[in-house]
Amino acid sequence: DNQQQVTNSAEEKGSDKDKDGSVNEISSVADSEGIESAFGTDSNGSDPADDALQQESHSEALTESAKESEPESTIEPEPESIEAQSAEEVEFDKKRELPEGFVYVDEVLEHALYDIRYYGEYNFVGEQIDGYNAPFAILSEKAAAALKKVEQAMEPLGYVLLIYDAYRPQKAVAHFGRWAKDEQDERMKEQFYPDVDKSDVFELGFLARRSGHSRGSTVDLTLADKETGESLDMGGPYDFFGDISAHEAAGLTKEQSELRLLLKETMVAAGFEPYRKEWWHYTLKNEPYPKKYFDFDVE
Ligand SMILES: C[C@@H](N)C(=O)N[C@H](C)C(=O)O
Ligand SMILES: [Zn+2]
Repeated sequence: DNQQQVTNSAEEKGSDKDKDGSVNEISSVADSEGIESAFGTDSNGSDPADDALQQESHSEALTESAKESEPESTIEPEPESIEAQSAEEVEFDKKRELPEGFVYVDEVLEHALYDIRYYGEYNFVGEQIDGYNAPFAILSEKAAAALKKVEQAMEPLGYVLLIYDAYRPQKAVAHFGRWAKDEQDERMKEQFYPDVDKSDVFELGFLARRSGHSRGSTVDLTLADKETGESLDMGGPYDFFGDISAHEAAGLTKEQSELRLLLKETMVAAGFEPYRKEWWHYTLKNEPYPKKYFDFDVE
């Protein structure tokens, strides 16, 4: 299984098959999307806050100018049927022996809730995403241990962590890439990207062609009320591709800003780095696999 990992080294270019014969997704994506020329060959290798941050610098101007002409966005409320579940409520057997250094998050965190959006259909694509065969959150042991500190810090406040995504197989990233190219498919536009053209989501930094999530130490999360399990109001829904998702977005209430800040400061204190454009996205600074992009399935 470990052989399914996709590395970012020279060997990546030499063969498009791993030792067990599984297709090396990143090579195929790189070939078709021109990743190498767009992002280099992971030149520094230590991009702690992932590749979206790299994209951010060159897409900054675009975002800023887009702001002025954008119509006011009407953000669709999330459907009430979306309910986070505790690990005990998830009726799924874990089949996989994870690659060394990875853990199921529910085996480390005690009280977290899970709403693994890419396993279900309520996400910006509108269908189950490749590689998500079960609604589990998987992380590197190091990232999970850091997240436990966040859980512990939130407990006295009456909050629990609600996890939307953690480790993301490279084949899922490739699925996002295919979706972005399919101009006809705008199933979820109203809910997730009403004000942007889906073909721009990579350039705008809302999606990364080589996502930190595939390195296993990036997590998308929010806070929920410990008693009710309801997610707290962060002033914008998860995976909304628009300006309101930036940490310091204009128009947030005092409470929303404070909650974003609480999550950010607690995550940073535990060793994570925030991503300016998405209040929910955090990467462990000292991540254990800064150059590896894995492709084993979530199951
Ligand atoms: C799609 C969103 N949840 C996300 O994780 N975006 C970042 C930029 C990524 O794709 O790594
Ligand atoms: Zn993310």
